[in-house]
Amino acid sequence: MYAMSKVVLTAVELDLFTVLKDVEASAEEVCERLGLHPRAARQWLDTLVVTGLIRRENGRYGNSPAASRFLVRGAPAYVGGFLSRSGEMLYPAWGRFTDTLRTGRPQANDGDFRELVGNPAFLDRFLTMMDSLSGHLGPELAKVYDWTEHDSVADIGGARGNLISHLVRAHVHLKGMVFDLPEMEPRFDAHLAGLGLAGRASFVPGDFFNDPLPQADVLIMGHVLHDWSEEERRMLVGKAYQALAPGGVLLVYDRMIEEEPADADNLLVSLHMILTTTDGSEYTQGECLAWMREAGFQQTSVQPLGPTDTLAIAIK
Ligand SMILES: C[S@@+](CC[C@H](N)C(=O)[O-])C[C@H]1O[C@@H](n2cnc3c(N)ncnc32)[C@H](O)[C@@H]1O
Repeated sequence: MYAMSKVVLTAVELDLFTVLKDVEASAEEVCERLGLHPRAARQWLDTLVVTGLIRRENGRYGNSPAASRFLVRGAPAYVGGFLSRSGEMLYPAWGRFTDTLRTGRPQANDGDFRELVGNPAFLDRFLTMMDSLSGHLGPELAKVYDWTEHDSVADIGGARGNLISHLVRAHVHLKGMVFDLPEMEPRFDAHLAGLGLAGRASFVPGDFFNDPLPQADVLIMGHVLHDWSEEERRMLVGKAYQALAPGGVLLVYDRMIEEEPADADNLLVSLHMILTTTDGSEYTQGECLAWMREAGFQQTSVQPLGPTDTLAIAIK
């Protein structure tokens, strides 16, 4: 299905769905707007019609409801940030998958966060990708976990605060914090202000390998442990245990792998991580619960978080 993937990823790269926002256009008009040669364009558009992402009536193309909701830039549920990065980085990396199988080495570098935060254009694209994910997981986490007993929550590696924004919006009593590398702070301030939530959560700058974690009733590590080696994951879970007071809670979510996988989705995501980081990968629920218990957590459990992620809960 690499051909179909490229057909869709190219549409996102060229921003076709934003061009078709609220208008219908002929193949010629699409070519003109996007600067395309006519040779492949009509058949590319017709292939997209077959996917259901766009429709064609009387030779004019328009967005499907799904494309309007998820693929038009600026739409609240926009997932194009994730897909653009996939087209730019993951698609070429998968082309060199054999090399990773032979050497164990990644084919793209998405795990060097020091480099990432030092490159503003790259960081903006990365954050748009992260927001595509936390935009769905944030409302889920606000709903499926009982926040009534807690006063404060710190999102460790919480990027520009998109996840925390959903929690503090849904649970107004919560004091929110984001702990991330210092370079993220201006992005956090701008993002929260843009959401009308300035002052509802604070930014704690730091490096989770060298600095203490902030004090809060609940610490979250979402899509963080999968960036690191098993030894580093153990260290981070242990550090969370040290930072929490008795009764404090660590929430970890990732695309955890089932012990007996029934479908390949999370295995493929894990291979993405292997292709794009030095030591990262997804892991099983059992491994995560074992790290939590080794760290000293008394009660541990897991539950689904949305259709793809697993939430592991550990109480000190
Ligand atoms: C894969 S992103 C996950 C972001 C966010 N939790 C989410 O799910 O949208 C990993 C985050 O960890 C942060 N990070 C990486 N290394 C870090 C470190 N040493 N100390 C603090 N934060 C770090 C990155 O800046 C980034 O925001």
